Amino acid sequence: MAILAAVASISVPNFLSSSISGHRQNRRPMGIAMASLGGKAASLGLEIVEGDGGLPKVCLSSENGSKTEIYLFGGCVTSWKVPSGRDLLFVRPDAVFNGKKPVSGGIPHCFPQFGPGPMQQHGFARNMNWSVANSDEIEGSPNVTLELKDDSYSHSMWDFCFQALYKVVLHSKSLSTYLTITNTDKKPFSFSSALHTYFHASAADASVKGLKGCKTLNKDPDPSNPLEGKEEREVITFPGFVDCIYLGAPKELQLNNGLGDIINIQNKNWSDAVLWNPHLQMESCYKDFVCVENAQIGKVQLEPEQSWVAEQHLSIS
Ligand SMILES: O=P(O)(O)OC[C@H]1O[C@@H](O)[C@H](O)[C@@H](O)[C@@H]1O
Repeated sequence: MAILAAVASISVPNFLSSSISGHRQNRRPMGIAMASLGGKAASLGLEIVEGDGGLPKVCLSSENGSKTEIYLFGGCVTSWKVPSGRDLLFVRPDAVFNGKKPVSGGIPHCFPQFGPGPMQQHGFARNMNWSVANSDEIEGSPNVTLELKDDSYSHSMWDFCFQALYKVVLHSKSLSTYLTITNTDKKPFSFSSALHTYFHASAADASVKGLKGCKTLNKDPDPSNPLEGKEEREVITFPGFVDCIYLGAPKELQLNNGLGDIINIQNKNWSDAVLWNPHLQMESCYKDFVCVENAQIGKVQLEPEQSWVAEQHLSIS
């Protein structure tokens, strides 16, 4: 009840009230519950507040000063601030927060299709409302688990029952995500997916290491007819339009964002990677970000009750 009372004060949309009431027991009471206790606000690890466009967002804060924000709409992480206060993620200036269009920036989900394909580009998970399934805090590192389930909207594009759980864990110098897709249907299904991470960068000075030797599907110059090739470079830069899939990517990449940060991008079970910078197609902002995406381009097939789990760990030293 304390949770609902605190949340109600920010005029939460109906869907959030129901998602909060479904919030399971925390190991340690955090965030909203503590907010209702008044003076303890400084020790909050998790809050749910009204974000842009009135959309609810989960804010996690670690004891060391790192912070992250996750919109329930799209289950989209839009901010990851390290203790210095710098935000290592980027939200495009043309991003809209209207609960209809996907948020353009941060870490949008591509599911159940990376695309292109029969449904809308990057699938529907990034423009559906996720709910809060659980939250916890372990040794000063808060986490939240969001959940997405099929509904009539998803069935109109992809006629399967599924559950997606997305756990986001904030440490002082790292941000980890765990995505679990479960087939809750009576028939098998297959999907592709990605975490379409937008990193704040000086694109002209940014570079990525770790992809040498990978097989590539290069969408430059023709996105509808990707060219097969092999990456020969140790250090990949962004001198112009870049849109390339790397098949069989390694478990660790390094992004130099050109702004003074080296970001390690580790993963488990994301088989592929994608680099993207739209260059002059997005004249107002292409200089300020690069996308380095952990992806699953080849389709994963799940039988009923089977799950697939993939992890992404972003860290600075
Ligand atoms: O949907 P968004 O955020 O504008 O991103 C689109 C881009 O996403 C990238 O992942 C694809 O490789 C590009 O081909 C595509 O243009």
